Amino acid sequence: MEHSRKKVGILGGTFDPIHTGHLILAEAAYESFSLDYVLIMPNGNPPHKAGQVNVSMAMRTRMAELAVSDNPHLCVSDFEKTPQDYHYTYETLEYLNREHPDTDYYFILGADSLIHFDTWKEPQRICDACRILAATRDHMETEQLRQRIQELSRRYQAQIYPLETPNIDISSNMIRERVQNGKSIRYYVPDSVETYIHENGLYRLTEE
Ligand SMILES: Nc1ncnc2c1ncn2[C@@H]1O[C@H](COP(=O)(O)OP(=O)(O)OP(=O)(O)O)[C@@H](O)[C@H]1O
Ligand SMILES: O=C(O)c1ccc[n+]([C@@H]2O[C@H](COP(=O)([O-])O)[C@@H](O)[C@H]2O)c1
Repeated sequence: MEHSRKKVGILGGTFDPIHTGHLILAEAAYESFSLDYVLIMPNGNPPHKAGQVNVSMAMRTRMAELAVSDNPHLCVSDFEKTPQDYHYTYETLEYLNREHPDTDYYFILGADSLIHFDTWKEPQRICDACRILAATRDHMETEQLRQRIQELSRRYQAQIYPLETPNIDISSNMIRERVQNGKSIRYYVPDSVETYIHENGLYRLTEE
């Protein structure tokens, strides 16, 4: 009997905190590419955000768990949980490919991440290890995203696909600023995450 390969999405991020933009992105990838499920993977020590993370890995992970608790297609992976050393995407993907040779990985990212993709560690190895799904963000023109995808696809012989999503103008930074300024974050994040942020006094100051 022939076994079909598994298709697993990975949405990596800092999730400081997770917000509705992340959730719509993950759900769109699941639906549009018929994925088996999507792993939401918080980074314990994100390479491009050294010293800029506001909340502990445990709390960022907890918020992600609360956010996806009612969605069977999304689950949180603590694979990149350790705070020592940076977690590079190529290492994570190569490890997962070795451990799960029956699975194809789809790394999901926003257009802002795709713009800086050349500065990531070992971009060629990332492209060799997964397919990339790129969603528009910050009102980037569809044409601009298409050109960037084409450029990177040629350079790395990469499989990069545009991911159709509405432009959700929400960022974690926006949430942090709104909390600091005493503004509502209702609907920007799931209710459970909003409650967690307020109960734990997160983001009122720049440090935890
Ligand atoms: N509103 C959004 N629309 C599309 N992609 C998004 C959106 N928010 C985040 N992403 C993508 O999700 C991934 C993880 O994002 P991250 O956790 O850094 O959140 P962020 O909102 O960009 O954070 P910050 O505002 O702190 O920079 C990145 O690939 C990013 O491009
Ligand atoms: O591996 C790298 O060099 C690299 C550089 C920047 C970002 N990433 C990954 O891209 C994802 C989104 O990152 P960020 O900084 O927007 O939260 C997250 O999974 C990071 O680990 C990875």
